[in-house]
Amino acid sequence: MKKVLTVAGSDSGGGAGIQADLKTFAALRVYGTSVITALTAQNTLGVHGVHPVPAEFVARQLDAVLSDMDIEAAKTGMLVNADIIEVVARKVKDYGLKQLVVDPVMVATTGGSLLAEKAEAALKKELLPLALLITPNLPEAEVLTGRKIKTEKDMRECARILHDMGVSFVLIKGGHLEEEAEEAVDILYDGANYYRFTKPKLKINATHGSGCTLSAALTALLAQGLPVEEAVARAKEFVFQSIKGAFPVGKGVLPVNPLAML
Ligand SMILES: Nc1ncnc2c1ncn2[C@@H]1O[C@H](COP(=O)(O)OP(=O)(O)OP(=O)(O)O)[C@@H](O)[C@H]1O
Ligand SMILES: Cc1ncc(COP(=O)(O)O)c(N)n1
Repeated sequence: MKKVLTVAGSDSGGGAGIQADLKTFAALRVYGTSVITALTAQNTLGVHGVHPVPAEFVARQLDAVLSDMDIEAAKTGMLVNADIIEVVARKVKDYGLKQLVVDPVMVATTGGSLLAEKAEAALKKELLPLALLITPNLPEAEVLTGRKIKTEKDMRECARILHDMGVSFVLIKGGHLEEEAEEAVDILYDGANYYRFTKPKLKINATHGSGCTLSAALTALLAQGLPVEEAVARAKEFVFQSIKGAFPVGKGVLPVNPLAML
């Protein structure tokens, strides 16, 4: 069984972060390890508190996993602050992790900041050049590029700008493109070609954890040797089924259900 790693925050409500990632890894039959960057006191209604892990203890967790196990692919989610970003970037280089998926998590679906504003520069400078694949949603792509995104043409333009920052593959998620849209469109750019991935937009308020689940699925599928374009198609289908298979949990935004297909 392939071994993978998530570097992310804990969601006490079980819908996003580490919890979504480990469910996704198990559903896709890879062995999941986890380096926790922060505890969040969170539920389906919002983020009620963030307790960051000291950067040196993030380093210790990374050493524990990476010095012992042969990790085929890793993802990052909530990284909290610039100190943690720097530690993660250093360890990715030290251990020669090649298949790194960066989900540049900034704000929770329910609101609530998950990354210090000052850390955006560190994310761009330290981590993006090490990423095989980056998976921003539209607000994250806007922050990283300084552009507004209103159309698919804007998505393609931002993907090109992010590729120029040193990322091999850029996947811009269009879940937030138009409230009333019939399709959820994502755009992948590899420096030469654009690929368009589309699924019907499900009319249910069940997107808590959808971004985490997508990047975790991509990590699992890359670890299993799929080429990036095929991994994106499979991961998008996985998220679609996870949204479709959501069930009531709490009083707010429904969490996706990565176990829906089991
Ligand atoms: N209503 C929907 N129906 C089908 N697919 C969707 C829907 N909303 C989002 N998606 C898909 O889910 C994935 C995550 O997209 P989204 O743009 O919501 O990312 P995100 O904002 O990072 O997610 P999160 O809600 O976890 O923050 C993408 O592949 C997107 O196309
Ligand atoms: C610990 C953690 N990591 C990531 C997210 C983003 O997920 P979402 O945008 O679906 O709330 C989150 N809410 N909590």
